[in-house]
Amino acid sequence: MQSDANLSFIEKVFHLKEANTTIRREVLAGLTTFVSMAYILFVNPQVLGAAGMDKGAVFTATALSAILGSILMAFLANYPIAIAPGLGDNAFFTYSVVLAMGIPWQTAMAGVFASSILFLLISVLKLREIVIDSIPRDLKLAMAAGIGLFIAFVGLQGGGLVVASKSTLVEMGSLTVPTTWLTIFGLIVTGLLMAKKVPGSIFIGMVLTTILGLFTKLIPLPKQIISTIPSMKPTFGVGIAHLPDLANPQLWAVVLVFLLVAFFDTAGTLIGLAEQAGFMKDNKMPRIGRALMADSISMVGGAVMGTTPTSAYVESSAGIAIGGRTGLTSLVVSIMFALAMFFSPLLSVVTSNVTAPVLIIVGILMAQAMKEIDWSKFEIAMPAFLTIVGMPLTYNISYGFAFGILFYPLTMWAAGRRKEITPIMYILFFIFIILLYTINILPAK
Ligand SMILES: Nc1nc2[nH]cnc2c(=O)[nH]1
Repeated sequence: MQSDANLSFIEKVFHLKEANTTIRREVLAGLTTFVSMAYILFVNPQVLGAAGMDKGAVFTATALSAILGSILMAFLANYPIAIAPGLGDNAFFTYSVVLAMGIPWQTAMAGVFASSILFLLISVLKLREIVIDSIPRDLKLAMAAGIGLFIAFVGLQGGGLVVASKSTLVEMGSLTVPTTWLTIFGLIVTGLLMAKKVPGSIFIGMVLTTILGLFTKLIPLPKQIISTIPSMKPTFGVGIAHLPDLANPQLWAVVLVFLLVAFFDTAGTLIGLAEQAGFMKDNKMPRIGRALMADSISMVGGAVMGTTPTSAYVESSAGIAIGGRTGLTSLVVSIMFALAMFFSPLLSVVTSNVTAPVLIIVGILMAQAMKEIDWSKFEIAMPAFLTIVGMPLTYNISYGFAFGILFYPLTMWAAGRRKEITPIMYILFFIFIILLYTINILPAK
């Protein structure tokens, strides 16, 4: 009786029959997506820790924002798409905003909070279609691919494979450094698992690399495995408390870039996953507003708790590939994140050599967007190329955006395709000139 009632409740909420799926398949898909993305629990504290944030607090904020986002995605939009803090955003936060621009993490978090409110407004006010359609598809693809290269570059450095050089800026790291071999091991193992399409490859690769590190004593043993959930006190509400810092115009540029990354990453990923799952109708994604709302609400929650913007995760494609079609998949992901919150002591064993292969491989997944860019037209190829290489080579996602947005109207104009340039692209052209001034010229004065 009881289980029948549960069944009809699940059917009523998630419409499994209509989606031609079963509870068993959805649970399996949820577990697959979870193991594909569970690394973020350890990678996010590692990256944001480099910006000076408390790793334990970031761990909890990461889990809670993933739980919130994935539950909202399940119940608001009924999609098998999981949400968690994105690697693109956290890398931009730490390496570009905090370390390169010298902005304290507390102030940068105020920027994340402000952009999350703007994202929420765009989603609620139905401006989203106008915004999504305003940026040309080739540039959106280039943005995703550039973020992929940027993340991979961060991973190559963190893992010791690429180091600084006085004469050539970068060079290959020394193979005599023992910890670099952990990165190489992780990269080979994870790469082989990915190529064999093993579900949860990234997670398994991370576990095997950590075990090798523990055996070889390159990674110290953890004191315990399970513990109570770390407090969020060091990060909770800090972004809100620092909102007055936003008076600094340099931060407006940061807010805009967070907004662009968060919005276009999620919108692009949602559409890509919807195409994979066969959800698209007349080239549009049904309920995209609800899906964006799920992400923007969890982004607001994450910014309050102490983590960088959440994003619809590309790794959801693993669960979709094995048949996940409804929000039940996302609900399973959030339940798994809730259980994982008790494993925070493992934070100490997941070192930068363990996370480096993850960054490189997620970079590869994101760089796949490049294949759909129309390289045959120079007026497209130039802004797209500059967007892609601009991000890793300037070590800053916003410069990549700027190069693409500044060159696109110029080359399209010269190619006689000015009718295709949307008014918003002209507005962004001027905004990005101001942005370059505020993040590059102004600080140097
Ligand atoms: N779409 C997307 N998926 C991710 N998976 C891990 N990080 C990211 C990210 O930044 N964006």
